[in-house]
Amino acid sequence: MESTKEIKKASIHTVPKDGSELPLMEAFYTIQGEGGNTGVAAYFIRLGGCDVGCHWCDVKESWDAEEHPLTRIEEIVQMADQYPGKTVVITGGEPLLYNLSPLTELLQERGIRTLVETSGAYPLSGRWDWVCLSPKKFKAPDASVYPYAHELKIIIFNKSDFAWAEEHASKVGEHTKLYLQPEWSKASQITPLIVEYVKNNPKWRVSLQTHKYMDIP
Ligand SMILES: C[S@@+](CC[C@H](N)C(=O)[O-])C[C@H]1O[C@@H](n2cnc3c(N)ncnc32)[C@H](O)[C@@H]1O
Ligand SMILES: Nc1nc2[nH]cc(C(=O)O)c2c(=O)[nH]1
Ligand code: SF4
Ligand SMILES: [Mg+2]
Repeated sequence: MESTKEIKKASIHTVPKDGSELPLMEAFYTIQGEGGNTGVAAYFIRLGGCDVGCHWCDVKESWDAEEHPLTRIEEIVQMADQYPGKTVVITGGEPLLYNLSPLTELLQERGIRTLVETSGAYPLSGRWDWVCLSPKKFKAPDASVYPYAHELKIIIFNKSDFAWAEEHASKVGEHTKLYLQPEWSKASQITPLIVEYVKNNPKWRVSLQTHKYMDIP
């Protein structure tokens, strides 16, 4: 990708508030591996910058926005539109650090579906076909985000996280799909606990990081 080779440093403080340029860590066409859209072909747009600080985060390289070049949204949309999937997943880092309205409007104008992966730590911007809210203990979601969640995806790291998951389930709408996903490094111990929990509490579904099992990005 030409743009990421530019030596143009971004910082959270210099990312334009109008959403015309965003710090882009990487973009790749793959299969959505997790949650309610598992199995769907999608172009992933990974934005740099996150201050939530999950100790088990699987993309810590994304955290420092300054390491990722500011990229014009027209360029991002043009790259996404080259693929037949016509679905993008905007992730990070924490995408809601930025004004995502212009990017998502441009994508939808081109007939591309917009999905977001977020901790909800900041209020929602953008036009979304699907919002995956994955709350974190390290920085709680902004209360305004819960009503927009099509999907609540809780990462289970230890047994106490089931009760914590129920607290968040009580805050989303009745149509929000509920998922429990094992933290990757503990998946072999935690997955059997999730299986038993879902059998006993069937409003929940199991979500696995299937891309990691398939060894794809
Ligand atoms: C890397 S995060 C980026 C988006 C946003 N910051 C968030 O946390 O939702 C993308 C998804 O991966 C999940 N995730 C991150 N690290 C994980 C891990 N070690 N095991 C399982 N899921 C993980 C997050 O909960 C989130 O649903
Ligand atoms: N295939 C694939 N599916 C994903 N779903 C959420 C991801 C993310 O890092 O946000 C992710 C990812 O990194 N790869
Ligand atoms: S909020 Fe998301 S990107 Fe940020 S540290 Fe947690 S899992 Fe990683
Ligand atoms: Mg990932």
